[in-house]
Amino acid sequence: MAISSLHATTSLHSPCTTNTSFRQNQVILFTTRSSRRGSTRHGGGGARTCFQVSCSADKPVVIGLAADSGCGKSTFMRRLTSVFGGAAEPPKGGNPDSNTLISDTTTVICLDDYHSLDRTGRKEKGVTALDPRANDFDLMYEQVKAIKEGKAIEKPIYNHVTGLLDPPELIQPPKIFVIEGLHPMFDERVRDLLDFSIYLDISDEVKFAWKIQRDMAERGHSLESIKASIEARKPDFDAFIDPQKQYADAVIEVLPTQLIPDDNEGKVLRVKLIMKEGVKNFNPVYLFDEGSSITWVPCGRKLTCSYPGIKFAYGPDSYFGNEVSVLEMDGQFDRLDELIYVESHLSNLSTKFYGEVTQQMLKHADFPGSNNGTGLFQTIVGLKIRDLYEQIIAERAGAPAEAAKV
Ligand SMILES: Nc1ncnc2c1ncn2[C@@H]1O[C@H](COP(=O)(O)OP(=O)(O)OP(=O)(O)O)[C@@H](O)[C@H]1O
Ligand SMILES: O=C(CO)[C@H](O)[C@H](O)COP(=O)(O)O
Repeated sequence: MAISSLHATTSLHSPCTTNTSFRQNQVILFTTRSSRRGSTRHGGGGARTCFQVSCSADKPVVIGLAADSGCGKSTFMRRLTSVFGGAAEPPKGGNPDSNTLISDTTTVICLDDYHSLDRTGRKEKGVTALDPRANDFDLMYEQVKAIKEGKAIEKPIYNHVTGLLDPPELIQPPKIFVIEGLHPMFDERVRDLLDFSIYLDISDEVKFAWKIQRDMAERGHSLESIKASIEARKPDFDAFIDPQKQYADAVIEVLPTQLIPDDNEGKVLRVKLIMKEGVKNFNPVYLFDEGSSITWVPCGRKLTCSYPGIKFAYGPDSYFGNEVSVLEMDGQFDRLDELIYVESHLSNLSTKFYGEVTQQMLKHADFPGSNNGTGLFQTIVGLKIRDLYEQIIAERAGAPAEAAKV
């Protein structure tokens, strides 16, 4: 066995911080840092748990996905997991209200689990869940760091059904560890642990349309209560969530269409994929000719377009002082199988075979956004993350990227 794989972890539930949010019936695991081989000793009940540190080539690649609630994180995660093959499921035999999703390659945790104040606590203190004071960033940092080092963690669970903090769940280091939620890039220490970061930037008009669709149609909320909830969150969203986009390696910005004058339906979308230049292991996608500025209306013989049509744009730009490439799609596809025509004009897609983007989109045609730029760009970012992962693993193993293909 490789020497590195013999080492035991010393970190479970954060040894450096006290999570006061835990309820009394929880077993809090304290770790003695001296334990080095195979076992870790905990206070509060004398439990012993064995955790292994994997060799450096196996250590997780960590991805951050930030967005407000109801902005498509879960949908994006389902697309990402599918790129790696296999379905993602909650931890087997665990808390049925767990927010975690595990597949063969990926483990996605929801950062809501680091709320330090439960629903009642937030109400009493008059803070929203978006407020940093309602979240335990020390614990988030300790645990993301531990996972990145190949150590298992005991992560708390925020129960969205009860609004309480449930006993923690065991999370083993996966190949790809995704932290999704409100604040993956808020804390500088956590941000520095990310190998790649994404921000879903949904404009107010579109967010409102999506919220109405979900919370009115599926959850029976009234229009007034949806409006009130969006308004109540807005100041904290602007102060704590939105600024994170400046740090993202890729931003998917979703805006109302420009193809329909004064559109207020929010069904046809204009979506931008903003890709930072110079990010290690990430080569931005381009349309036709890298670095040039292009607009393209592909509607013609090869692509069926009903009103209002489809318009692509591509070119260099600046975003929060960073050099970026921007790929934009306004409009929606009538026939998803014809997407292959668009795919064949895009380069640097990191596909493994011709038509992989189209195949992925067809596979999940029932996911929200599959007929527009949201689904297309989420799929492309998923492929870029797979490529980034393969490059990192190959680099660590000192092998060509081919050898690390999943
Ligand atoms: N690309 C899209 N196009 C249209 N509607 C969408 C899109 N993505 C998400 N939605 C709408 O928003 C709702 C929330 O999506 P999703 O569950 O993926 O978001 P989320 O960020 O994970 O939400 P939450 O944080 O509240 O769990 C969906 O039910 C759907 O109505
Ligand atoms: O912004 C959110 C992220 O999902 C939630 O509103 C937050 O986690 C609080 O959850 P709940 O409303 O279930 O108490």
